Amino acid sequence: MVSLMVELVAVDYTAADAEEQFVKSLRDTGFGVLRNHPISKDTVSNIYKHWAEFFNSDEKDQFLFDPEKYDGFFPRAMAETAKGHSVRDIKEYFHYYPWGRCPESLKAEIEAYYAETIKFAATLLGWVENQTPAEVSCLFREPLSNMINGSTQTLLRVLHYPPIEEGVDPGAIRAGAHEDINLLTLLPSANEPGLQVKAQDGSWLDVPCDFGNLIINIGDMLQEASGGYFPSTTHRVINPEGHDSSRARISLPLFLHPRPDVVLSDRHTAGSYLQERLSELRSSDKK
Ligand SMILES: O=C(O)CCC(=O)C(=O)O
Ligand SMILES: [Fe+2]
Repeated sequence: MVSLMVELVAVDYTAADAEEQFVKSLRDTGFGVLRNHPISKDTVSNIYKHWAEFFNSDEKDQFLFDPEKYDGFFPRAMAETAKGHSVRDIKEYFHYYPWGRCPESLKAEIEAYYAETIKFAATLLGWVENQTPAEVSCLFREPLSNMINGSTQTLLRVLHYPPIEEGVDPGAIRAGAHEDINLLTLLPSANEPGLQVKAQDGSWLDVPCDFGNLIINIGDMLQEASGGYFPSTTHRVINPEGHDSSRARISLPLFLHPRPDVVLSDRHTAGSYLQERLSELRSSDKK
């Protein structure tokens, strides 16, 4: 069967036409993959290593998430259930915000990564803005890169997918099919494969996962702000099989969130949109 989705190809960040190619990929697939970008591979691999140690220690239990502010450690038994799914994802994770809780020994490294990646994200938002046709960009109530200025909501999530154990619920998956709520997500390739994106014909496509790639995907807020021009695309993380099922997976999505007062559309500010989506997620969690 012919896939309707253009294949996902990594764009060289240093190429002369990188901006155009990258935004075209976002527009066509909801995803863009960059290579030769300025986010340091060594930093990412150190973060993976140090946080794998944290997830494999008991220290994590001292950082149980704050139920109001949602920073801190989310154990497996409390991990989210993707919208429309009935079984929890097989994962545990830590929500890092500069104002939130964080183990002292990991703080400097993650804080520096957070600041550096947000700065880079502003460049990418500028690219998106430059490549948006005037009839769509007139919908943006302020420049896209401005929307994240001074935001305290941007979330860095450190995800740990443990090895798949015998007897795991057959309906359970590392990350059930979902869309991200935010503006854009910046995700360095994980240490293991598994990320897939849904094509328009319903088939699942592997996202190129060479270590060092930076994967960027559109979230619902950019879809909302662009009147649907930029599609927020469904993605998931599948379970490894056979030998690989004994391998844990670590990933590090940065979810860019505008300031809550940013107007996304006639219907929504970023604040009202986030509250609506979080309350949906939290009420499905109480099932
Ligand atoms: O682990 C990954 O590669 C993706 C995670 C993801 O999609 C999410 O947490 O929203
Ligand atoms: Fe996601």
